[in-house]
Amino acid sequence: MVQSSVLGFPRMGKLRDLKKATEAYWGGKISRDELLAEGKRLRLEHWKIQQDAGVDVIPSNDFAFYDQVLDHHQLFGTIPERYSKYNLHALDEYFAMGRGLQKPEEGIDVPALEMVKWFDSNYHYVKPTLQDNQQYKLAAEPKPVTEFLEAKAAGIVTRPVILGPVSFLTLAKADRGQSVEPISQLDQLLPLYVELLSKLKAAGVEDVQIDEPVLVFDLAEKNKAAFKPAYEKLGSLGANAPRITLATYFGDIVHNIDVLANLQSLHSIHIDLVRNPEQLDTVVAALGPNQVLSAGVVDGRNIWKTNFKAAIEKVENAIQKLGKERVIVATSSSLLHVPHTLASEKTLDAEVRDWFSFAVEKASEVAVIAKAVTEGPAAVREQLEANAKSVQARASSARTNDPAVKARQAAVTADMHNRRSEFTQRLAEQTKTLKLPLFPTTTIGSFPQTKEIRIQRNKFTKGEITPEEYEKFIEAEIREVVKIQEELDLDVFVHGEPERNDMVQYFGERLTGYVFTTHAWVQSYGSRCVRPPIIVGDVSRPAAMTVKESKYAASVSPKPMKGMLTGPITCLRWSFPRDDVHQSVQAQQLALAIRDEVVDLEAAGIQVIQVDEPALREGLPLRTGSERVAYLKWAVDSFKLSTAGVTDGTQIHSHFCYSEFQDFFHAIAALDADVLSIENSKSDAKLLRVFVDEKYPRHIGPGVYDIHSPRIPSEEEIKVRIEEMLQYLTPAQLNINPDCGLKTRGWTETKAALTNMVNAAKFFRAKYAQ
Ligand SMILES: CN1c2c(nc(N)[nH]c2=O)NC[C@@H]1CNc1ccc(C(=O)N[C@@H](CCC(=O)N[C@@H](CCC(=O)N[C@@H](CCC(=O)O)C(=O)O)C(=O)O)C(=O)O)cc1
Ligand SMILES: N[C@@H](CCS)C(=O)O
Ligand SMILES: [Zn+2]
Repeated sequence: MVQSSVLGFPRMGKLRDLKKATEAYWGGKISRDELLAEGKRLRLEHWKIQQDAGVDVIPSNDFAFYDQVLDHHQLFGTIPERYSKYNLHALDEYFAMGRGLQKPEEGIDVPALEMVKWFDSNYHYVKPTLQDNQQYKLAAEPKPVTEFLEAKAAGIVTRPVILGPVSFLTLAKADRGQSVEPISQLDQLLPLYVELLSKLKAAGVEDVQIDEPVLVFDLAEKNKAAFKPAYEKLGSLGANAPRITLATYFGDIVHNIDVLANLQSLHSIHIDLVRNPEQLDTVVAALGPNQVLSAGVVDGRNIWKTNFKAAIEKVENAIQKLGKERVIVATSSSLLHVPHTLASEKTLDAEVRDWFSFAVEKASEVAVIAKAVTEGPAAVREQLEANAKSVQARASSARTNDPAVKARQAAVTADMHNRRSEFTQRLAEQTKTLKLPLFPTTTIGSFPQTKEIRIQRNKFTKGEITPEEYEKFIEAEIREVVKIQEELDLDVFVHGEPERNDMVQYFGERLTGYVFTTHAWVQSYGSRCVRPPIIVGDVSRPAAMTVKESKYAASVSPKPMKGMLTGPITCLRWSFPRDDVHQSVQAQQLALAIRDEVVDLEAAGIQVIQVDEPALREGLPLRTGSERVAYLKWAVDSFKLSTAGVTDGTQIHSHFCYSEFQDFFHAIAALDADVLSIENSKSDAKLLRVFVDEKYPRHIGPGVYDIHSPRIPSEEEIKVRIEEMLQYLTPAQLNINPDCGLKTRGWTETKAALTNMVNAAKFFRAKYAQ
């Protein structure tokens, strides 16, 4: 019999129940026990959903209150002393690592650990952070064991998921000021895995899923060489350990296949056959005589209904080589990256709704495919027929195709990608008009999205207030944000983005070719979720999207007002993209729509325009080589196409909330943005060295404080950060801003943090004026 399996399930719940409970706990509105109980309720609900869908192998320990990678810090007892010294309850210590903690009355003030992108997804994990002389100790009650027993008590046998030792260490870093090389810690860490496997087995676990997604990277030699000894050691318990499924996803593992050959400790290997179907033959050939292939044929990263015929062909292909007992039908990755259920979508157009499948539906899909290949197509004839009909309907639908968009794309010329003059000439123009001081201060765009803003928007969406009332409300918000920026004495103002639910969803809702949902939330980090709009057809801009608000803000502001747009690559990557046309085509359509908006903003008198591209790096193919080169070409071209329609005097900003530019610096430089704002506050200022080494000529604002945490940075620490930056950037080049937008923050902390930031900038302005 061919089994079905899910690699991980979204944990927020049908109505973002986990987000609501977690935030209520942080706000002191519910107790710790109530939060723990809500977590337990959700876990059980999600196991039952999968059981009812007919999934054979159901994951456990895929649940996390903040982040599944952060869970491992507690599992291995690697909590940095700056958190453990406060002797907090384990749950509070965990949240302190995730989001920082500041309780002056109790003498507690600790920033969060660094958070970065999970591979090429829009999910963020907390980076494991190790010390020199790091000690390791397995938790007395390991979470994977506890959650397995919890499911077992409910009559559900699960397969616990843990992050593998090589991935944990490869994704880890040395703490600030420390020099430990994480992979050198393998020998100290492995005994904890062995102990954990032994405890899992004692608890009754038959199968464990160990995720080693770093196998899709081009690994450093040392990290690659770590696999064999690691998995030989994990095999040392023989029958006293659960069977191991080693899971990889988001790429192919062909280039690393040698490290998995002859690893007796592995019962099965999971591969992503949605992304890289061509790896099947190589991986099958490398399997030992009894090893099993877990075939990831249901997409864990996108919302399109699985094409059953194509998926069954892939699985049959594997079965032909291995036999039915040695193949499992699985999701390509965890379903963490897709929304909970399509059943909640009551307002979606029926035609397109039929094309989609979310987590609950995908759980059913793996079960149907497994049944089809086990018992033959007749056993699921109805489902196969309905599926073929949906697939056919989408392929032939008129709404995916817009000849006017195609004609416009055909008319794009090389010239349209370039600004009229070089930077020096543009700078001269911009200096004349903008008259900015040295170390100009600005923010990244959004100001706090207060409860009141969300309530008014909700009322407007439901028709409970008129468009005019909503517009008046937004104008009042803009006036307030302008007034606060005046009080703070910032230099380049923003309108605060109060009218936007999200920087991508907002644009998706205004562009043709998109559809959007009402409940399709996906976790982005911690308790924060996004509702990615869905690109179903050719994209175009029927009308201006942001001009009204920017123009209004400029009319009530004495300072330069920065227009604020989301770039084509970020619009593409933070949406659910089409899978029937190449992403470069979708990006170019978005670029043309944004180009029109940039030109309209300029015509409306906006002299500074920021086009955010935080997803540019996340889209970088995970392996180096030709695929990366090709991606960077079309990604950079899309940005340039979207911004190059303006005159020299208009200052183009772009923003990226990450600091790792080293491996694609030339692409960032090629964007030719006049000012770049980047995240930097939690990474080493040394990362800025690349700007010096490459003689980067334009202006840069490396973030001077972390906006993911409610913690208020002191003026002094911001000055230290700026001083560090000045080791790499010239005073004329350096702009002062936070790491990213302030929408998730409260007003009190925002004002306090920006006051400190502006004061720090003024200090350096005075110093360098002498
Ligand atoms: C900058 N980042 C972004 C990423 N991806 C995006 N798509 N957008 C981003 O901004 N990736 C990287 C980073 C970090 N990520 C995030 C992600 C999410 C948030 C965030 O604040 N999310 C909000 C939800 C935002 C939203 O769409 N809100 C809507 C709906 C609000 C709502 O919940 N309404 C209630 C009713 C109103 C009420 O009573 O409150 C409801 O529907 O029940 C809106 O504002 O209209 C979140 O809260 O998770 C930040 C950074
Ligand atoms: N302009 C956006 C960028 C976030 S990446 C904001 O400020 O929220
Ligand atoms: Zn950002």
